[in-house]
Amino acid sequence: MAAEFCRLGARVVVCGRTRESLDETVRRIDGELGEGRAFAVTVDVRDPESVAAMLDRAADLLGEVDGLVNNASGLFPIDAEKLTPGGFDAVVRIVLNGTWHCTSELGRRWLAAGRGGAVVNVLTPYAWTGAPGIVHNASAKGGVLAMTRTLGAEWAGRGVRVNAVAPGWMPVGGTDFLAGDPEIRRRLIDAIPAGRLLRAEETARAAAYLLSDDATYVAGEVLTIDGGHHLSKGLYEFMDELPGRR
Ligand SMILES: CCCCC/C=C/C(=O)SCCNC(=O)CCNC(=O)[C@H](O)C(C)(C)COP(=O)(O)OP(=O)(O)OC[C@H]1O[C@@H](n2cnc3c(N)ncnc32)[C@H](O)[C@@H]1OP(=O)(O)O
Ligand SMILES: NC(=O)C1=CN([C@@H]2O[C@H](COP(=O)(O)OP(=O)(O)OC[C@H]3O[C@@H](n4cnc5c(N)ncnc54)[C@H](OP(=O)(O)O)[C@@H]3O)[C@@H](O)[C@H]2O)C=CC1
Repeated sequence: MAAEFCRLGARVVVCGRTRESLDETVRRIDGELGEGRAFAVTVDVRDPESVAAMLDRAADLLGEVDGLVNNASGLFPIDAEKLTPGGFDAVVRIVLNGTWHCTSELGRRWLAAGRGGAVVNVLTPYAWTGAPGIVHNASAKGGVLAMTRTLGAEWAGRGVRVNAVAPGWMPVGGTDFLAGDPEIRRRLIDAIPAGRLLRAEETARAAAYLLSDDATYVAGEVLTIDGGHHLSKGLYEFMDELPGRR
């Protein structure tokens, strides 16, 4: 996502807890586009003080921060009845609380300065359909969906826009374990009307639109990018097998 934003001309601070992976991302962007476009800053989004320090550092590096993408997430598949309170908390604290800490801290700064800004939250379509097997993540994403709509309306009149993207399956990061298995990959793709997995750059392009001045009148909206997956194929899945079809 950061690389695609830089290709589109942005300067970006990439954040996470692991210094090495952030430095690796910046090195790749430097290698492709030259130095000075991307910077690495560590943060733990579960900790409001860490978030405030990250935003201070980002402002030092970029001059002004115009946008925020809440991308951090955590997930492990588990039957709901086996999930411990600690396991539920572990995911909700990253996804829901982390999104709140970053958004509220930066939103307050923008409002206090009387300037606008744009937030894009990274959801999934199961934020509104639910997702058996990952109740912790689905609950947290559902909370972020409500936060998106609430703040989208609450701050729209003061120039702070809050929107979301809802990507389908991408063969990257946390879901590599699914799409990496050829049989599971085939079954995933079979269920997607568009007939392929999503490319990470396509998510980045959608997020870039919502961050951009082309979207100044878009507030509290969710842009779904899942090749029709959450709509399902419906009858079309069996079309060729239906009796009496011409
Ligand atoms: C249609 C499109 C769908 C695509 C959806 C994609 C969504 C994504 O979000 S992808 C991003 C996924 N990324 C990751 O998952 C990153 C790697 N994962 C993690 O870092 C862990 O899963 C984490 C979130 C649990 C990390 O939290 P951490 O606080 O470091 O975890 P602890 O080891 O301290 O454990 C806390 C708590 O959670 C229980 N637990 C951890 N892992 C599991 C597991 N695999 N199964 C069951 N329980 C687990 C652990 O036992 C602790 O609970 P208590 O013992 O009760 O305290
Ligand atoms: N992959 C997919 O198919 C889909 C993904 N999504 C969403 O896209 C986003 C990215 O997913 P994906 O790239 O697959 O996942 P990854 O696991 O690769 O990325 C998650 C990122 O979150 C960071 N992170 C986790 N916990 C924290 C924390 N406490 N503080 C700061 N950063 C943290 C991780 O870095 P570190 O561990 O170093 O802190 C990592 O860089 C997520 O919001 C996910 O829900 C949505 C739909 C589909």
